[in-house]
Amino acid sequence: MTEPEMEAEIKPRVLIYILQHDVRLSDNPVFHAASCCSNKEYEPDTSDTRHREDSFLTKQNAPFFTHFLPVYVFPANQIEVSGFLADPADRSPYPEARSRVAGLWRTGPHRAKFVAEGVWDLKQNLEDLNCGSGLQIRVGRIEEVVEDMLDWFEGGGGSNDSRADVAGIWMTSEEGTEEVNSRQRVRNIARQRDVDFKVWEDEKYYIDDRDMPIDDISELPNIYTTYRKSLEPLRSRPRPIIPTPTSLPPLPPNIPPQKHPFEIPTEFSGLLKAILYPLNDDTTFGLHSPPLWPTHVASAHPFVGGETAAQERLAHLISGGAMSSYNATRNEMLGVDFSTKLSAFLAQGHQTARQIHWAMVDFEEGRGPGKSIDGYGNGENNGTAAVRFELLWRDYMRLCARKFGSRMFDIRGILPDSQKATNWNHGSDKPPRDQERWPTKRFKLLDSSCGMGDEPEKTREVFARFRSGRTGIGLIDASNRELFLTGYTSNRARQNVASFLSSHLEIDWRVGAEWYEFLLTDYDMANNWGNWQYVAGVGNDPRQGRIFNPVKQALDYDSKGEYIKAWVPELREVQLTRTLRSGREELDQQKLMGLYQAWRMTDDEKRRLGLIGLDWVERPLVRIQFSVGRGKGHNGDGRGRGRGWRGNSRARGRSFKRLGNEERVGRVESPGVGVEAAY
Ligand SMILES: Cc1cc2nc3c(=O)[nH]c(=O)nc-3n(C[C@H](O)[C@H](O)[C@H](O)COP(=O)(O)OP(=O)(O)OC[C@H]3O[C@@H](n4cnc5c(N)ncnc54)[C@H](O)[C@@H]3O)c2cc1C
Repeated sequence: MTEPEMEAEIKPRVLIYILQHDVRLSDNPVFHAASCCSNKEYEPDTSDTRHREDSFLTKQNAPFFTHFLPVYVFPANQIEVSGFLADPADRSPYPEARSRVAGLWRTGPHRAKFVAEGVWDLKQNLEDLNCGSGLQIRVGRIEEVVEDMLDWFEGGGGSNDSRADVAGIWMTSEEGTEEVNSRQRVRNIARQRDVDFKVWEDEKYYIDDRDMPIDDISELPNIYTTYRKSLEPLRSRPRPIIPTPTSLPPLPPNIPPQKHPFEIPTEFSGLLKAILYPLNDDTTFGLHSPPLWPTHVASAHPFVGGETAAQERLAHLISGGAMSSYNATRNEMLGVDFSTKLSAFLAQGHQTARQIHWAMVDFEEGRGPGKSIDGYGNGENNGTAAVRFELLWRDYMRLCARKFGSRMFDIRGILPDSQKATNWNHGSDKPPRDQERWPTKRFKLLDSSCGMGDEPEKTREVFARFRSGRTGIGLIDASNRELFLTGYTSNRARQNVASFLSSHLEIDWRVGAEWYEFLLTDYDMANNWGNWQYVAGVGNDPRQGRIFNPVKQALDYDSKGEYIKAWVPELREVQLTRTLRSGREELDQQKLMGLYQAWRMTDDEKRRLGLIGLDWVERPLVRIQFSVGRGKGHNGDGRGRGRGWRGNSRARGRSFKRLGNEERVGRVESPGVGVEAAY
């Protein structure tokens, strides 16, 4: 028996694993390492080349431990934890978990529930291993939880029998500035206490950090396409997945309790109640007219959180054919299967991108489910290739967060003004000449004037109408109502909404990002802030200045108005077809335009539908001049052939170019597209 082993006969040696966005047992290097290091009979399996054995500590250099303590902490700065107070009369020692600019809750009800479900799912999966493992749930700040645990184990919580040595603390690396700071504080605590500390690579991404084509993050190209091209063919890139542990070292015999004044419920229903309690206090979230659930419409994201649900969803996508048809359906907006809906699982680390990749490989190579689906066994298809393309976007946004740090949250965007024109990566990705001197955009602020004659009070009013889904632009309102009610809205809709807030309304894009942070089930720091910057024209979009025209976009992607009618029920009775003398039915373009912007309806129609007097009908935030006719615009993406684009260039002295789905402002001084601001 070695010396530490003899000591452990007397005192347990505990390895603490702090979980954040890595809440899964499968394909998790940390659980895998804990399982291997403690298994005396363990021999690496080299026969299956899809399984990797190079990411965990060998027994030789792992700290010796007898007990393994996985801990999930609900971080008090990101999720409101006052619902966990043991005595509701007590006060939480933490400030409310609200956003910096707009003061919104940072985590709303959709994600709070999803996160709680995921944590509980992992707890059950660990307990089901029947080896004495489990998951401890805590609330507070991670570093405080760690420090309390170290104190408690050292002092045995007042009893000699409960004392234990902490053999090490393990965490997974994260990119968020808050997470980086918190990790640094834990590292310092570990150093002061002479406790082993290890940060594991976050392996939930498509391409492993160790296989990146750059040595230093400063070399990351500022343009996604450049990055992608350096990695093609994408299908050959992901590493094999890591085996799922079947056994883990047990939890320590005595575990430090949650620190006062909080208490952790022992049942899932209690956990859910605690996490939702403060959010349920005002379910209007400060809106005078919050969106209400329309009848006969279902959420596009009806999923519960957790690794179990994530694997079921993935299996469904493969066996039902949605993965293979993804490229054709990904721009749709209604229904559950038009896109994968895997983003929320990925964000919480319930699933890894390479698990998705390898499930697609099985299909492509004719293994496992999906036999009846076209393309089974025929290699990569358009759908699976497009999913890989998108998963790499996700990797890329995360790397941008690493490269740009806190600039992700800067109103001016990630690139300093001085670099906007020059910092682009070489070669064909250079921005076109006419954009080389792109000026800094100005945005209206909620709390002060931005110096362009704006009034903050008005801006706040406009922002409230935006959030309520009452702007008067059908596509934008449908999306914001859907988001409010379900926690999800499609990528197409998100692009339009972000462009609308930042370019049509010219409002500080960060409050939009905070609005999304509050509501999105799939919120992910890098993806959210990176995409908002990109669309707002302050990020790394090589074609800066793109502005989405939400009327044209509706025409292209909601041509029968089904999405708008689903989420804006006031417009359901708009009759879009008329019968010709020949008996043939034809889409009434005038009515369609009224659906896309209700102000364009005739007074008779408004009266018939009971819309007279509604702010978003009578006083839309903007009026977009757009008509359907026999125009001579380019046919950028094969859609919208023959539609004329008439920018109301006189409204603000602008001229427009058509660019497929988006319009770029011809001149840079005044962003906007054929828009009359009506506020
Ligand atoms: C303004 C704005 C905010 C966004 N905020 C988030 C966010 O907080 N969290 C988030 O995960 N995604 C975000 N996205 C990206 C994208 O909209 C979602 O990932 C996608 O809609 C999720 O649905 P899905 O899983 O069905 O995606 P699919 O279309 O099925 O795509 C497959 C996966 O690829 C990744 N992906 C797809 N599109 C993008 C993209 N544009 N950027 C990065 N990754 C992508 C996602 O992980 C997604 O799950 C945002 C996009 C915009 C325009």
